Amino acid sequence: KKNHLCIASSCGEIRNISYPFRLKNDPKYCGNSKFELVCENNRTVLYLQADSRYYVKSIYYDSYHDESSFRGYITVVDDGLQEGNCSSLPRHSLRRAIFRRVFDNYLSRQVVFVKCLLPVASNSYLDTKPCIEGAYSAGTPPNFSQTKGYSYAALEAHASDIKDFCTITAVTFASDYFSCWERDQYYRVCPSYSSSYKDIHNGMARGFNLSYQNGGGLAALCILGFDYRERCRVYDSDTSMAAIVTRYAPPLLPHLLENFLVAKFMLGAPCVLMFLIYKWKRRHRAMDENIEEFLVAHNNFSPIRYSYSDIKKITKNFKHKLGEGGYGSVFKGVLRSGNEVAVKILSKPKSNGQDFISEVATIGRIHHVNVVELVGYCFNNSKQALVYDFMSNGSLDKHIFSKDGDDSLDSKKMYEISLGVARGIEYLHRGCDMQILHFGLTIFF
Ligand SMILES: Nc1ncnc2c1ncn2[C@@H]1O[C@H](COP(=O)(O)OP(=O)(O)OP(=O)(O)O)[C@@H](O)[C@H]1O
Repeated sequence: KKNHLCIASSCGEIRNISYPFRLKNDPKYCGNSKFELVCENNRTVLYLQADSRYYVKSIYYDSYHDESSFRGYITVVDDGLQEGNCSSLPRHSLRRAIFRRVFDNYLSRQVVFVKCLLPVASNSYLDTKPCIEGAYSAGTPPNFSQTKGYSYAALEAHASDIKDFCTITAVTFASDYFSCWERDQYYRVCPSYSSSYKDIHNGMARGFNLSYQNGGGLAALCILGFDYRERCRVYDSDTSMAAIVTRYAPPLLPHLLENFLVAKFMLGAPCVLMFLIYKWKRRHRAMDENIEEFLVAHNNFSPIRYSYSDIKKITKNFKHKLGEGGYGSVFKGVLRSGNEVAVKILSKPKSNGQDFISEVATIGRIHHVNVVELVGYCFNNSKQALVYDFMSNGSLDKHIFSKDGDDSLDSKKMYEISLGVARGIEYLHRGCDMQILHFGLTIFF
């Protein structure tokens, strides 16, 4: 945890040994023990296996966010190889699998040495003569006199490329000098490249790259089906996904974030929507429940509650429209008892059901011969209706403003109507247990 106190170590030409790398003699808290290097005779050494010495040629720190998120690569060369001397041989044989826990070698080309009982004429088999006379096997210095057979080196050979009469004697790595860089051909030997064993030797002597990274989450997300703009493509079954992610990684973080946000939105939006619908329904159900409670508690007033289908039956599916007011249309209806009613369907139902019910409760208490009686009501969420006694002569204004001369009212009738209206208003103002002011009286007679 004190890594920030560590200054970069150096050994020979490698001057920038810092997190996650450490030198063996650095303070314990510096670097990560999995990335320990050793300074031997002024050369920085990486032991890939207990006895496999590799000289470090360079360390490249690609990115470092914190101790759990970093990546880069290190170039190493087998300690048996010397540049310019093609008879110098790698001392250690390596398989890709051994890097898996700490490193990946996706940036390097695999070189397979084979010893064959018969000569092979194949472009992918490069004769090791004159660099190697006889067969070569890692770990055993070539013994020219004793070894029989033909020695070849092959780049990126697969098991199926190995002839029956050949035996693999060593597997190592070379720099990726031989490969094509085109994206689709990545990991393949460039078709236009005609090499000799000397070229391969140069590649081996230059060293090979081992990538390292921490933050397995990236690879894990790839496996979950995320595609960082094709970064998750598997180019080689023998290559770890994490390595591919690293290879194409520079602008990765924003894309990762982008994918994360998109995924989050896609997964989250329906949930949020469902939650909102649930809340909305609950609110309305709760409101209805309150109203139901209110209605049960105040069952001492006469209006009858009708369902919306009752209303449709009463009005014969809104067959006969009587007129239209500011709050909706009024339809003629007939109750089961045979009584005629006027049903007002509220066009803009009061969003607050409580207001509607208060009005019903108020009007429902009014019983006066000169005030139209509220017979019933319908409250079904968005459907709200009021059921009144039917006034067969219609509203007074139709008669007053009628152009039909026969329809004019005589003075006796006008007097009766005026008296009735006055009694009705008087009742509303003073006659019942609450005072009602109505600002939009419709007068029937
Ligand atoms: N009880 C009723 N009996 C017979 N016809 C009615 C009855 N109630 C309403 N009507 C008819 O429906 C029309 C509209 O009535 P409503 O009460 O909605 O309108 P309004 O009084 O003109 O306006 P508002 O009450 O919206 O201010 C009336 O003009 C009348 O012709």
